[in-house]
Amino acid sequence: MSTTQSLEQAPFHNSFVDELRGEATFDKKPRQVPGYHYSRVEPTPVRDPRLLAWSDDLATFLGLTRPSERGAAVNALAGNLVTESMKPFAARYGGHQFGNWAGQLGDGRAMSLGELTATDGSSWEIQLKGAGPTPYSRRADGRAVLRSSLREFLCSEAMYYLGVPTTRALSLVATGDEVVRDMFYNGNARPEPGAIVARVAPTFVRFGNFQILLALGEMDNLRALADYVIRHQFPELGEPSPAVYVRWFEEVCRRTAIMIAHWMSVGFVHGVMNTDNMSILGLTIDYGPYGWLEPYDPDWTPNTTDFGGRRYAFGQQPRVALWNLMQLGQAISPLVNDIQELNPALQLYVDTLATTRHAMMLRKLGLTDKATEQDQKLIEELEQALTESEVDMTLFFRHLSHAAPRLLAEGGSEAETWRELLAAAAYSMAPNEEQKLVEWLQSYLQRLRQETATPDAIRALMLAANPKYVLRNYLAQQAIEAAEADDLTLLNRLMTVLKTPFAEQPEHDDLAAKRPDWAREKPGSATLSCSS
Ligand SMILES: Nc1ncnc2c1ncn2[C@@H]1O[C@H](COP(=O)(O)OP(=O)(O)OP(=O)(O)O)[C@@H](O)[C@H]1O
Ligand SMILES: [Mg+2]
Repeated sequence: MSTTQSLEQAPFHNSFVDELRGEATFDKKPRQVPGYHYSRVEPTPVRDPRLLAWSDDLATFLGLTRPSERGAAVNALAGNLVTESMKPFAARYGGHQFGNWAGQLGDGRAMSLGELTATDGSSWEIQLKGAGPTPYSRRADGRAVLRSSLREFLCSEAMYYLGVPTTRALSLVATGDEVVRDMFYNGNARPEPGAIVARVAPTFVRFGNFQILLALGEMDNLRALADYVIRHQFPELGEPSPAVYVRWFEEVCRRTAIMIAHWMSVGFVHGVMNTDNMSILGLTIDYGPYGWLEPYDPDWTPNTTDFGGRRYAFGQQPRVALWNLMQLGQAISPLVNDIQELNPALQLYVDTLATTRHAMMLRKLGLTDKATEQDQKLIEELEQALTESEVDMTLFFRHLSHAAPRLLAEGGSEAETWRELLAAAAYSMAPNEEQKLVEWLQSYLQRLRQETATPDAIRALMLAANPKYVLRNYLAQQAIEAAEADDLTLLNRLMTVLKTPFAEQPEHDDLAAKRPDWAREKPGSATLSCSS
């Protein structure tokens, strides 16, 4: 039987530091770090660390006890206490930002403390985001503000409970220090409360960790990093060899496809899919200017920094992930005999994404039997009709999950049912848009009638595929404003509700409501920048 312990007593191991090449000067001066995978760093202490939020389930899995508001464990989560077994480091990586090679980036404010062994024997890296400057901070301060930290904490856990591959968050700690940010880069810098998230993943290695090594011609380091990742994270592939590197790239492509399919299925827009924000494990990483679709719109992004090109808009995500995988392929190409050997993996990405998205959409629509070519047409017509109107994606599918099986089971007026559904889900509705959606709903119902499953089984399938609760942008913003005024009620409520996003939880109906009018254009709710 495993026992739980407080974080400051937990034994860390340090495979990344022990097995890869590190610069050991502890010098924080911003600089290029050629020749190394990481730099050893010391977190910079903060004034008054205080625990704001804690992920009980994740902690239990890691064998950690819940800390009190202040004390040794919280000090460790804030970087004020480095225990003997921790060997903190900042990883060196590069990346393409908005399609342009940006050279060395690296953990400029994130630092890993080491790895913990969970109750099932698996190994998890614990990383503080906002723990102070590192050699990779360039001209920035190494800190993070409460607003962006709260968004990362809440959303990464919400994604986990939605079943989306993601890094996780263990704690949210207020630092007691102020951090100056110009939230919209418009000359209005102001002090904001600082915070640190402790996030958790098997590894935080990104595509960019490989890219920087190719860019500087560090072939031994490139191979060593690939071997480290394969041995620790993909042991089922066998001992590294040219053939295994190809299979590994295939596996990264496959996992990335599954992650993107999930994003598209729940309406998640990452916002900054730079190659330094792509996990080698196919996990959602870096919760910055992300957002959730409200009106279904492939062209939507919340990221004001991307308003010019909309490179990272909702509908672009499948293509951008492929582009990013091509950059990764380029980066690891010296490890294989012939770069052409990596091409099938890119095709595997395309195929896996298509089949996974299709299967997920069929589940969202309660369709199982006799999936036919017509079903693909039905899906495309729905996406078209939703795009042309102003209908909330989450509400549309959730209401459909109740309404369609009810018509199958009880009959009743189809016209009336569709009118109610669209009234509940639409922000506005022109007559021609309504007509198109109703026509779609009619043909959909005909198709649904061919299913052999009972209406109850169809309803259960749909309710398990169409979440009732997602972290709507304005809800996160409300939780932030309350937390900045020391009121954690909404944060706590969201943490509870988002743990079972597919359950009805009628006492929390207000958190599943349509976005209110005031939130339509409000900064923080409708728009976000990279300032964090
Ligand atoms: N306040 C900051 N201080 C130092 N470096 C920063 C700061 N904000 C961002 N950076 C660095 O700028 C680069 C791009 O930042 P980006 O916004 O993608 O990442 P991030 O939000 O800091 O962190 P992560 O990707 O680890 O979640 C990264 O190298 C990041 O470490
Ligand atoms: Mg990042």
